[in-house]
Amino acid sequence: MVAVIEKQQKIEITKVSHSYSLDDHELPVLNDIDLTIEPNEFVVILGPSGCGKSTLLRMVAGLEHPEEGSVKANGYEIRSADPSRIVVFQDPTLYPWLTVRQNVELGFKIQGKKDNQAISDMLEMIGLQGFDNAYPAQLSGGMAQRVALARALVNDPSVLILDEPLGKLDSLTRITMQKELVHLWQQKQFTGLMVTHDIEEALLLATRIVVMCQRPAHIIGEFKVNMQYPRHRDAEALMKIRREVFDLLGHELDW
Ligand SMILES: Nc1ncnc2c1ncn2[C@@H]1O[C@H](COP(=O)(O)OP(=O)(O)OP(=O)(O)O)[C@@H](O)[C@H]1O
Repeated sequence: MVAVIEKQQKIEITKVSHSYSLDDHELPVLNDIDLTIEPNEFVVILGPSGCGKSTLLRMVAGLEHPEEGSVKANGYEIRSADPSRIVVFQDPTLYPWLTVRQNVELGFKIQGKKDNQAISDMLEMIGLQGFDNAYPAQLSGGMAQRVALARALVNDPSVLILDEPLGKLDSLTRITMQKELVHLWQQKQFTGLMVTHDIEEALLLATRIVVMCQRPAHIIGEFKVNMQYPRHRDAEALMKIRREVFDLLGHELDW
């Protein structure tokens, strides 16, 4: 049966366990993960380094398959990568010999179509108007990551998978881009699934925070963040969730 990809995708991760085979042993990474993500949520995953967060993201992107359990979009097993679910990584991975516009255009080429106006609109939305003909070496880190976001969003994905996308940016650029991400999410109405190591970032962006424990990881806590944007980091409701997340993670990391 051919899967029908709809704009709105409900992601269902059910009883997922996964190990990697190393030279002389198995490395159990994920242990019985259950997570359902509704369309238009912005779910942010927090957890200790190496616990399997990226592995889980790769499964939703169709780049990895669970040993046990299932990962489905609108009831269909995710078996391969698809332009409706796009990943933005920590490194923007731009082609250095292509201009900003040509790099963004590649997003379209994946789908075999091209829309010059859509590319111009996207570049403007993401604050890169006037840089169409610049090369990646001429961009700051923040600008390069904006190009990567534009390349992903020009496809109008249903799910945007963000693997520490702001991890390498300086703190001021990061604050600006956190606001921009929220703005893009509101404008383009994709479902956000993000991994970060930054609890503040999770609090400012997420509609729901999911906390994982040490490897082999399972989900040890979930927090709905029912607050309007832009959020103020000192808001009492946010501070309460921050304390609870810290308690949970602190317990995990033996602070
Ligand atoms: N292809 C692979 N083959 C073998 N082991 C792998 C592979 N990919 C990841 N691992 C291991 O699986 C574990 C989980 O990796 P993963 O990248 O999913 O964790 P993470 O929580 O995203 O880590 P971090 O927060 O440090 O980025 C790590 O110990 C890693 O070394």
